[in-house]
Amino acid sequence: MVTENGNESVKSNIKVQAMQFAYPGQPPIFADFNLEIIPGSRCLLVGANGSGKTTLLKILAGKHMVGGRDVVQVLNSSAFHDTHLVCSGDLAYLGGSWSKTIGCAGDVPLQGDISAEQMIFGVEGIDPDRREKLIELLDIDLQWRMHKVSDGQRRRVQICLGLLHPFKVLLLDEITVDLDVVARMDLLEFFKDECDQRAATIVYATHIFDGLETWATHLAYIQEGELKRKEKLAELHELKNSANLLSVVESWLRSETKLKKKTPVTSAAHNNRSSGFDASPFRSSRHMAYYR
Ligand SMILES: Nc1ncnc2c1ncn2[C@@H]1O[C@H](COP(=O)(O)OP(=O)(O)OP(=O)(O)O)[C@@H](O)[C@H]1O
Repeated sequence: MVTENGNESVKSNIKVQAMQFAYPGQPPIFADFNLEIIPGSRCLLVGANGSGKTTLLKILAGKHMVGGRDVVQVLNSSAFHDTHLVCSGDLAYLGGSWSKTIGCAGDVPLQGDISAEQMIFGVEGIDPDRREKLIELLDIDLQWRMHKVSDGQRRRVQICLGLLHPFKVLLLDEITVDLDVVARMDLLEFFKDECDQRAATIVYATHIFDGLETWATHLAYIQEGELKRKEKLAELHELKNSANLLSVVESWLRSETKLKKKTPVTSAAHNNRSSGFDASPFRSSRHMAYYR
């Protein structure tokens, strides 16, 4: 069941049409995915682990090439092809660990004997007032050295860098996990002001719902790559009869789990699975005993 907000007169800041996407050698995560998000929205992206939230945010951030230019549009440009979106700072993505991908080593945490000041003041063309505001908001000590700070302190510098440019669309992939309560609440308030004052759009994937009932304007719920719900939070009827957003999302995810448990495994599928596992190098064997 998908409820669109149906506001035809307002142009979408994010528009995804008939999107298909699969990781190489994997079955498709998104088969025919559609989503529209209007300017000024603060849209929560919710779903179980592995439902496709991070993948969707990365696609919106232009990190994966998907279909033609019209399939994934951000600010009326192609998220992947129009690199000016990211270069100008109009489209910002904050997610995952602060890392860089190094060949076969994969994602290596970004560390080095470099100060917070060098990183933050190294970004050119920034409004000094905005920079000061962010440094104060995130309580950053400019003398912090990136190889000697806590996860939360490193995260604050990462967030600051990501917000220096006044974004038009901001994609957040659970970046507040390492922050203490005060930093998280202050940051959410800052985001709210950015949307209200500049009609910026935020999509925020999270499993932490504290304080979000009054913060978010919309909610999108994904189940296994399918958009199950997309509606205004104020119109979410379950929220009127529940203690909070957490219990609403909890009930959705619990019914997903029940559905999965009810789906019987056919004997053919079971046989296929066993034979696949038999061929696997990770099959338990006498030899594996040496590694226990
Ligand atoms: N680089 C990758 N290569 C292959 N498959 C991947 C890759 N990244 C994610 N997947 C698969 O894609 C699916 C969606 O993953 P994704 O990270 O988007 O989920 P998520 O909703 O963000 O989960 P979580 O709540 O745990 O962060 C999962 O089944 C995952 O195993």
